[in-house]
Amino acid sequence: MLSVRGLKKVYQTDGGPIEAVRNLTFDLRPGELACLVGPSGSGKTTLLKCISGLMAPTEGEVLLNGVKVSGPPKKMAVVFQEYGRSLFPWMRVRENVELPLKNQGMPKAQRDKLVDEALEAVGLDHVPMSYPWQLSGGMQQRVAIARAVAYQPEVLLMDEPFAAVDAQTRADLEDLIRTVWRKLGVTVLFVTHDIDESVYLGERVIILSSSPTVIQEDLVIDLPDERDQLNTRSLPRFTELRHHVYEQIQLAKAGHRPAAAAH
Ligand SMILES: Nc1ncnc2c1ncn2[C@@H]1O[C@H](COP(=O)(O)OP(=O)(O)OP(=O)(O)O)[C@@H](O)[C@H]1O
Repeated sequence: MLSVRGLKKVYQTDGGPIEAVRNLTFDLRPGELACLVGPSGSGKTTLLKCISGLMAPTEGEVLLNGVKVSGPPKKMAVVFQEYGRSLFPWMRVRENVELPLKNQGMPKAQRDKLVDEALEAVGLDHVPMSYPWQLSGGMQQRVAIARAVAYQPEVLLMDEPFAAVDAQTRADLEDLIRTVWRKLGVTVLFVTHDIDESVYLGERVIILSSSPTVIQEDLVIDLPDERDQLNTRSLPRFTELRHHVYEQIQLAKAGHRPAAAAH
């Protein structure tokens, strides 16, 4: 479905070139939910920008269903951390969710149906006529998720989407993502700096090294598919996995690189 091949990104700056990402190769299966973690500055945002076609890689390529990404692909949606800046304050909740569908030229009856379903899926069907600024932070992020869901993407990229919400809301939103993911069968790449969140959410966690970035480890999360904030997080296996990811990130921070990528 999504294939990242030999991706390298060098930024040209006044102070000289900065090699942010050295060599990243991985594939996401259709319908997979993968989390991406790594130390601060390890190139997570750079990678997402290349995948979403907002920025061209220096070397390598991103393929979506075998087709090279060279601009924002139609079948992809992105949810960013800063929900406050991603919603239009002068548009009502419903209009915000509807906008990308309108831009596609979709007929009104079909738009209405998708918007209703998306708002219901995120538990916001009671506030369609509110403005974003009348809602709490967590609710605003739900609007951004509803907008992505209504768009019916094949791939959903999320860049630390819950970093700015409180812990309780965050837990609710994590469960919402798993529910929506299972219901829609969408392929999700979820960037987070929260180790517990990556293990709780993912079927797989891709751990990045520090910059210039390579893959430190690609880890299968062998927890039961039915996840629950209390029970899953209390499993001994959950603790083992979070320990493992934590250790790998500490190693990455200390400059350790996987043997195959040491050059
Ligand atoms: N526009 C740019 N120009 C020059 N260097 C950049 C630019 N954007 C990012 N970098 C550098 O590339 C590297 C990776 O940055 P990036 O923002 O992708 O990392 P990140 O993993 O998303 O970081 P964080 O977790 O702190 O958000 C860093 O060394 C950063 O300084």
